[in-house]
Amino acid sequence: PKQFLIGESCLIIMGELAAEQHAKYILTIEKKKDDVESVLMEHLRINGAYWGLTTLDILGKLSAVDQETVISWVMSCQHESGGFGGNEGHDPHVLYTLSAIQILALFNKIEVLDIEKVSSYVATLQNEDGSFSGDKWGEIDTRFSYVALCSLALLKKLYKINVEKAVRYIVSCKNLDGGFGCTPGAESHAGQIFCCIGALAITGCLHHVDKDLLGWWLCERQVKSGGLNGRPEKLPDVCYSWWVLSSLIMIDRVHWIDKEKLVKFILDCQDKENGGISDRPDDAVDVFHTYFGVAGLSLLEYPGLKAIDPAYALPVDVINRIFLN
Ligand SMILES: COc1ccc(S(=O)(=O)N2Cc3cc(C#N)ccc3N(Cc3cncn3C)C[C@H]2Cc2ccccc2)cc1
Ligand SMILES: [Zn+2]
Repeated sequence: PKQFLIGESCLIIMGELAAEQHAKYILTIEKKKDDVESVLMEHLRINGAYWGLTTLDILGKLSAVDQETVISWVMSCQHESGGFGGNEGHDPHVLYTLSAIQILALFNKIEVLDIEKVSSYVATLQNEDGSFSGDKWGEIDTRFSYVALCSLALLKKLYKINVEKAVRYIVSCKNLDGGFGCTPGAESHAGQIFCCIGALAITGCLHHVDKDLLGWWLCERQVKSGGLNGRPEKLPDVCYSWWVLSSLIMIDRVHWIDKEKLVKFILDCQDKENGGISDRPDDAVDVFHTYFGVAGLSLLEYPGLKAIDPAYALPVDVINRIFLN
């Protein structure tokens, strides 16, 4: 085992991050298109591309992919409405539109977009009460508020929507436990809490959050193995290393959890021979948990990983390039 200093304490880790194997795993699944899981994930292939490419960038390996091929495939998923589908020829949805914008941001190629057309597609999804629908079928969920606000912020087109009403709707979904649900009165869940906190962070409205009350609910997600779960009494899962941890960071309460034990939990979920990270130790790996595991380690400042922005879920250097020049 390797030793390295985290903060003041020296930590003996049970085997370190198998970065090379994880990069190889991501690059090979890009090639496999016809095996069963790839077909299952057909409808959200553009999400899978965002998860894989962001993992490669955090590992410092984004140059291993041919960006022209990726960019032309992403653009082939654009619908004439301006929104993006999960794959070529699929119906547009705000979830896939954000993934497209995030992928182009990774390659510093947002300018290939017709920004007016894409931002107008997203803006038309805002409802009278400030909430957002995911697509033309109208389902409302605070997930879509986050995805819409994140998309418009990255395109610098927030002025196209009513931000005050968007914030008011999100605050209307706050529960007595300090958490947030998918609609007003829905129970608190870590995934929805990430979306609501991320949206409030992007709009500069985190003053609406009771940070001690929510921080308490979030730090209670850590179980004795060091992993984080999504709700009380649930099993820990690596993807909550993102939903819970990024929320704790955004409300400045990350010191309320044991970071070293969480690092160890994530490292225990690796397949160190073939690459990839699973939801919990000894389960099957997948690109989703590989991304959220590596992104979680990045939030935990694991050595050798690029820093990721907790609100935008993109590397900090990508965010600086968009907002600071
Ligand atoms: C393996 O059964 C499944 C079940 C559902 C899905 S899904 O609806 O497409 N989706 C994305 C997802 C992708 C992969 C991968 N590769 C694996 C899982 C997973 N889940 C399921 C999951 C993760 N942790 C525990 N659970 C049960 C989340 C879900 C919803 C989601 C979509 C986009 C962004 C965030 C969350 C895919 C596979
Ligand atoms: Zn999971």
